[in-house]
Amino acid sequence: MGTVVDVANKEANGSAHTNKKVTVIFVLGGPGSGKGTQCTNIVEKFGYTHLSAGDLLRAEIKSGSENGTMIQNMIKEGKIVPSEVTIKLLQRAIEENGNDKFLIDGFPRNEENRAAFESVTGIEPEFVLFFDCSEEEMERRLLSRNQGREDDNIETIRKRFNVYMESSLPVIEYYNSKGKVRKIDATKPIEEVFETVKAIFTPSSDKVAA
Ligand SMILES: Nc1ncnc2c1ncn2[C@@H]1O[C@H](COP(=O)(O)OP(=O)(O)OP(=O)(O)O)[C@@H](O)[C@H]1O
Ligand SMILES: Nc1ccn([C@@H]2O[C@H](COP(=O)(O)O)[C@@H](O)[C@H]2O)c(=O)n1
Ligand SMILES: [Mg+2]
Repeated sequence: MGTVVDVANKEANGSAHTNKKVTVIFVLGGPGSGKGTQCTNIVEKFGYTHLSAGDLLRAEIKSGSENGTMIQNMIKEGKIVPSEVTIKLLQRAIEENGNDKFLIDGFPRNEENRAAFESVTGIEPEFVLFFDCSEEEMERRLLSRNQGREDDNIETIRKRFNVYMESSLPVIEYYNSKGKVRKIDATKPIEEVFETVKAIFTPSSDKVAA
């Protein structure tokens, strides 16, 4: 498992490339489908590092970066930030981390994200975890999340659902056509969803016959 890639992309300053063998799993699904919640469980049980594209973008706003205002406006409108910004943040996070296996949550969000990440990093996901959840349930969860997110209001939630249907589902279909999607019924309670997730991450040789 794993892809040997130049995750550092240090050509610009002339220093040596970092060739790091990494395993990447994309974690996709609609807003509020439970991606972050399940990533926390996977980290604890299977030792992956969780990189949430949304969290990295929110941290970039807080850091006072020159892109901060642009990112904040895009998030408020539920729009997808240009790939170069998000990929730079993901690359840096992968490079700076000692781990070699990563859950990339909420990315790629559209075709531009997908194609740019692949060409810039050379990384192909091992597989894609797809949390499939009804819009009604996702809306209920987002409206009661209470984490102070500026985009958890009904107006922005509707915009995020539209972007998900129009731009993100086609990416999931792309990976499905390559046989890479592991679809999970995410409408179930957290513990039940994690049972399904665990079965995907557990090698068949480790599974005990019932
Ligand atoms: N299976 C579940 N059943 C009920 N509630 C859940 C379930 N999974 C997550 N939640 C709750 O729903 C809310 C959204 O979950 P989470 O933040 O994991 O979603 P997400 O997919 O990361 O959303 P976003 O794309 O907006 O970041 C949280 O309050 C979480 O506790
Ligand atoms: N690849 C991405 C991921 C996220 N965004 C922006 O962040 C918002 C919140 O993302 P969550 O995954 O935390 O829900 C999202 O609505 C986008 O505005 C992005 O641009 N590109
Ligand atoms: Mg999340």
